Amino acid sequence: MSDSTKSGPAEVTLAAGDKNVVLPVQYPTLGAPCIDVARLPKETGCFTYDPGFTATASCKSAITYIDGDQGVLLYRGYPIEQLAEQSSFLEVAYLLMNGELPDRNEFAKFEHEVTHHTMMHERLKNFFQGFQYDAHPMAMLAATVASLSAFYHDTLDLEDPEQRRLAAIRLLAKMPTLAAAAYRYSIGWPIRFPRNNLDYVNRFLHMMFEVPSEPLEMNPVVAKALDLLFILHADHEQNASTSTVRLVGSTGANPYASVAAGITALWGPAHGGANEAVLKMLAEIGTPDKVDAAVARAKDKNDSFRLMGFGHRVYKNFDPRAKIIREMTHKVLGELGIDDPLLEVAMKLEEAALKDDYFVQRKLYPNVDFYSGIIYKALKIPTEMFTVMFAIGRTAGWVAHWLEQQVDPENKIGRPRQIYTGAATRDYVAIDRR
Ligand SMILES: CC(=O)SCCNC(=O)CCNC(=O)[C@H](O)C(C)(C)COP(=O)(O)OP(=O)(O)OC[C@H]1O[C@@H](n2cnc3c(N)ncnc32)[C@H](O)[C@@H]1OP(=O)(O)O
Ligand SMILES: O=C([O-])CC(=O)C(=O)O
Repeated sequence: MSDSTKSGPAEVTLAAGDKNVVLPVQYPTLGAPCIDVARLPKETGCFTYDPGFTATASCKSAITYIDGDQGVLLYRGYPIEQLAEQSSFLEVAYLLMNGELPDRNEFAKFEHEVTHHTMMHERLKNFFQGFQYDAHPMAMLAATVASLSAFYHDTLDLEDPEQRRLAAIRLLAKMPTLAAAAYRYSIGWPIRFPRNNLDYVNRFLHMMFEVPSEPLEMNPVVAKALDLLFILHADHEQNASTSTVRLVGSTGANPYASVAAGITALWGPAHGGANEAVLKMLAEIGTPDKVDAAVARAKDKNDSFRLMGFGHRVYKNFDPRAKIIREMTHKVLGELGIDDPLLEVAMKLEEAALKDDYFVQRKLYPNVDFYSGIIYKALKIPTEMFTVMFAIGRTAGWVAHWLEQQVDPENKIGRPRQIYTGAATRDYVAIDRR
């Protein structure tokens, strides 16, 4: 991890158009310096062009730090490895939202409050009845989370810190309830309300899997594995879904609408939807002897096939979460007595890609989504629910970023510019003369 960037030039001079402009350089606590280009348009009439924001910091944040070259991930300064080993998801959620780890009293109060807000409104149940029977659970999750703003008018005054805090708690508390309801509706089971004598993860598992005729036996291996996966997915600075939450939040939209937008951004296969795509890809490859053909396809620029769960915008060495999940996969499958042939396919695929020049040169490594699906499968989570699982964990990060943004004095509506490539000015031609 580098902090050598704390000193350096305070400004740089840039030639833009026919002018020189002096731009300030900002130095973060950790990580690379940033040239602040905000005054560029006013002083020179020029903009920066950066499709995909590969070179752009969109905000300041004190929540999460990533060093992509060293494979470092810190939540509020704490290494992900330590949190994965010693913390719990709810404690991590508190940390992300509040900036510090809670003491016993603070944690008890937080857990009590989250537990108190797990119920979904009776009328929300009707929403599920309205969906097509084969609706994807991410569609149901996004729609029902957005609809929370229609039920909780007592948290829509964004000027009130207590209302903001309560909205964040509600989102964290209700996400598993809505997720489990989406699943149960999709398989035609009646919705289960949350049992508040259970902890966060066991409550979710109960809502997912309880069948009236067979009381559900809570399995500590399953609960521990899921808790750990939620921790690993909780935040990842300005990823596409969190940036979406912030973009929507920057307009003054309410937190339920902002987080619902984050859910839809997460759904894409280039982002959180990759976990579902990985499992489908591994199943399609089927056996280790077909791995080389899949790697060859992934390298072929005339073939749109990519190795799902491989590559990352920021990690260019390894994704520390993938490392933890890979170890965990062996442990969890062993503890549950599961022998999944897809694990062998995944390991062979990783091995083949990591010694292939194409992947080495492009610094493509397994990301968080590569092995997570194999564990979800072992926990009996259906493939279509994988990205929903990601969303439950990521809610902690989304609400933490939304809360941070609301008090950021530099928050402005997110409004990029474009390079216009259309027709130059021309005169309208009447339809009978075209
Ligand atoms: C939780 C998450 O969101 S983690 C990411 C989950 N997404 C996936 O696993 C999907 C597969 N991976 C990808 O599509 C990409 O690696 C992303 C979206 C994660 C990152 O994209 P970017 O940072 O824009 O990298 P980009 O797409 O430019 O890739 C760089 C080069 O590597 C290649 N590449 C990147 N990922 C892959 C892959 N998975 N398989 C094959 N080639 C790949 C690209 O074709 C490109 O090659 P080129 O330089 O010859 O044109
Ligand atoms: O950071 C990213 O671009 C994607 C990612 O790994 C995440 O959101 O967890």
